[in-house]
Amino acid sequence: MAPLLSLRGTTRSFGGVYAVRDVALDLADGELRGLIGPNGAGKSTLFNLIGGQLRADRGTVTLAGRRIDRLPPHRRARLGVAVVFQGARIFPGLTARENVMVGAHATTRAGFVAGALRLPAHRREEREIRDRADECLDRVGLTGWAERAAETLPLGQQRALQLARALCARPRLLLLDEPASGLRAPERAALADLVTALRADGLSIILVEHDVALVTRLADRITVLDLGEVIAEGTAGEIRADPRVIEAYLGSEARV
Ligand SMILES: Nc1ncnc2c1ncn2[C@@H]1O[C@H](COP(=O)(O)OP(=O)(O)OP(=O)(O)O)[C@@H](O)[C@H]1O
Repeated sequence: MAPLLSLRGTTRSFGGVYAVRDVALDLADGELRGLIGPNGAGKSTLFNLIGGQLRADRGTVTLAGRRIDRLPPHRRARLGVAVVFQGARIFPGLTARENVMVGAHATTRAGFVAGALRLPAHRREEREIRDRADECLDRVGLTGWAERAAETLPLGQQRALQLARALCARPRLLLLDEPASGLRAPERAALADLVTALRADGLSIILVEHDVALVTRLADRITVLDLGEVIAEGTAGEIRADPRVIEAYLGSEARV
């Protein structure tokens, strides 16, 4: 079966230094891929190149057979790419439900003019978005938290809220940049269960995480980046035994 996401020759440099270099990657539909690598390996840059926040210097990004590498982020979002960035902020002053509704507005039709004029199409759409937001809150276990001010949610719930916001756009591909960072063990376990459940729903996921143990537990396959290049790809067992991976991690705190 053709991959859902395919990268070929994807390259991006900053000031003459490669952040991502000649990356080839195929993600199967429904796969959960771990993406690991030492600090500065290029993981966040690669997410930005897939999500469209950054343009590649060269190479292709193909989603479900369609080239998306020249499209702006919102067009990629409409085609099913959702990125939850590391340290993404929730909107303070809004409730949990409103935070999720903001995610859905990006992909709806009636848009700003209809909204400003409060046309019937807009009111109907607003109701639909509200219902969809509640579904997404339910999906991530935040039923009952909808009316709470988002900034008063505990950190674990705030991370779940970010996932709900991404889900509201009905993605096929979810890119998660260190969703577990700063979480305590029980919150981390809850997040891992949630990611597993989303994957079981059919979402394809790429997970960047410094907690390598978490990645090895969740991912089907793992891709290892170092200095912008893919140095290994395989199952957790294969990755652990790969001399290039061990070398890349030598001297860093992380252990594979
Ligand atoms: N906007 C930018 N301008 C200049 N250099 C950048 C920019 N973004 C990333 N880089 C550089 O590109 C390289 C890859 O960075 P990137 O943030 O993608 O790595 P990472 O694997 O996500 O790191 P970390 O694990 O620390 O988050 C680094 O050397 C970084 O300094």
